[in-house]
Amino acid sequence: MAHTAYLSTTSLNTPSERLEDDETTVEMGATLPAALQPQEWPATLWVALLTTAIAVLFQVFRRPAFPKNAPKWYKKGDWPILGAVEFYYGRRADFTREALRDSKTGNFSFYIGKKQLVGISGPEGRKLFFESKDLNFPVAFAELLTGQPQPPSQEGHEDNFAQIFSKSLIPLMKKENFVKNLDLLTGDTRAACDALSAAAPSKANPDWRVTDPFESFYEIVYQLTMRTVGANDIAEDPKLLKHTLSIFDWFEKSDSYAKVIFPWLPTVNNYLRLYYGAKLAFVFRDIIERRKKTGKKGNDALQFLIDRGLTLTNIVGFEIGALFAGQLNSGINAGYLQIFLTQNPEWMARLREEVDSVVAKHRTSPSQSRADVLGTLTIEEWESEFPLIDLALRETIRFCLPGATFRKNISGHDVPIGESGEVIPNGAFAIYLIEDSMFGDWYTDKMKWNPSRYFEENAEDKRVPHAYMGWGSGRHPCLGMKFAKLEMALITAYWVGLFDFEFSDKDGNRISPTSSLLMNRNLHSAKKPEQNMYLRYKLREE
Ligand code: HEM
Repeated sequence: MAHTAYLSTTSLNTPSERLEDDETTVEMGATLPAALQPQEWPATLWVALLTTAIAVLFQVFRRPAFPKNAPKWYKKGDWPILGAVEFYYGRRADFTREALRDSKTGNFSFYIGKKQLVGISGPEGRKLFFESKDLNFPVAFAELLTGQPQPPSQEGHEDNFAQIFSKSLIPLMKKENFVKNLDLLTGDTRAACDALSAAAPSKANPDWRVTDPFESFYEIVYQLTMRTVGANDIAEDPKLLKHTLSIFDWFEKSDSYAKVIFPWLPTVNNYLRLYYGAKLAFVFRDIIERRKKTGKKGNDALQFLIDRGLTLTNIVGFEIGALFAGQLNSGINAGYLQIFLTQNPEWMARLREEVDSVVAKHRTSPSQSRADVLGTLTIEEWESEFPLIDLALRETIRFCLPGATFRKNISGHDVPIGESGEVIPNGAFAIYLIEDSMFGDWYTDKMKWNPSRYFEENAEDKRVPHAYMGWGSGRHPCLGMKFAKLEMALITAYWVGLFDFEFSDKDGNRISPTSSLLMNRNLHSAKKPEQNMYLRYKLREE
């Protein structure tokens, strides 16, 4: 009632009426209990409230001090409360490089929010980072990627989902699965090449067609990945392929660095990730329900996960994890490999010769096309007969792994960094700048794309321990390497075998690259180039 009385008085116009109205309000205020009138609160209550607020703020924002024997805190670029924001926003490699240059020991400490991070480098840093049992990879990755502190491990050092993930992935990466899927994988790759050759001619020259390899090759990789770690229902349906790839791309773009700094912060991107995760879950839920209803089991990775008893949440988590691990790296490297080839006629010729001689060796009748012959190769042949494609990929990866990688010290004690006298504090993250390996001084003319550096007589990647970490090194080798190598051999052999191709603009004019082709090293992971790149291509004569 008092509320409606107040509303009705707000429409009064004259000053005297307004005065009456003010008095009404004051009178109403006087009837409120003192507890609801802050101006009536005693000073002691105010002091208690302020002290509590300060204590809460202190707890939320207080950064734990580094122990004395941690590497020196690199304070340049540090913001109160936030820490070294530039490590997350735009200058990851630059910041780390500058801090390493400033350090006497090759190690340094810094903060991200309350998190303590320690950058390590050099022979001792490398050894520790890649070989220590005390430094955990999946926990660090999840925490620095999603901002979510991980639950303490139940078994050994791994957290639960990490165990479910790798125990599900390892069997899918076994040779028998590739053998089972080989016809599908070669069929998909050949169909993609057929679609490329059927594309409309380019504007500038009808003899050539044009493709952006970071779209077309990225999509082939997605289809092959879906065949191997996902569902055939998706891999065989162009609409579902497009739909789920766009969900993954959005999911990947919605990373929330604010959440890494403040894990308790409800960020928009965090909700977006939940939304895209749910969208992907609907797709998989429908497929699973269809299989249940019809009683028709699939012959694919999804069926394997269902039969292992994974819940829908874990299946979706597995798919997202596998795509994060595989799609980005393989999809981006597939594009860059062909781009680098256009700038290196010697290696273009070597790869072409390799593919042509494999085709010649396995051709059983003159009527067989190159694509026909490639479709008859066995897994063993794919794995052993394209060593030059393998080296070209190895060198491409050297340029396409940007940024830094992480481990978390969850050992319960400080971990010494070699003989330096310094430690990675318990609970802190170890940060390793990838170029400390991949662009080490042991590489000759290191900014040049040159796969010959891996020939046995050069073996530049074996000159020091952990000299090359493109497939991981030490305790955490890439679990998807065999599959990634297979899909890259398939894509490159079909593409190089069937097409002539050159660097071009989008209309099909042959051009020289106007800016550097090299990936921005400040990126957090492999990404499509900021400016589109194009290849013009035409079918080779048989
Ligand atoms: C060209 C493609 C690929 C490249 C360059 C690549 C590279 C790497 C690297 C460098 C690491 C180690 C990271 C570190 O030590 O911090 C790694 C680990 C890993 N990769 Fe790959 N990867 C590729 C494809 C794949 C694929 C296709 C999958 C699976 C479908 C996969 C699954 C994994 C997993 C699960 C790990 C973590 C291993 C562990 O926890 O010990 N990768 N990869």
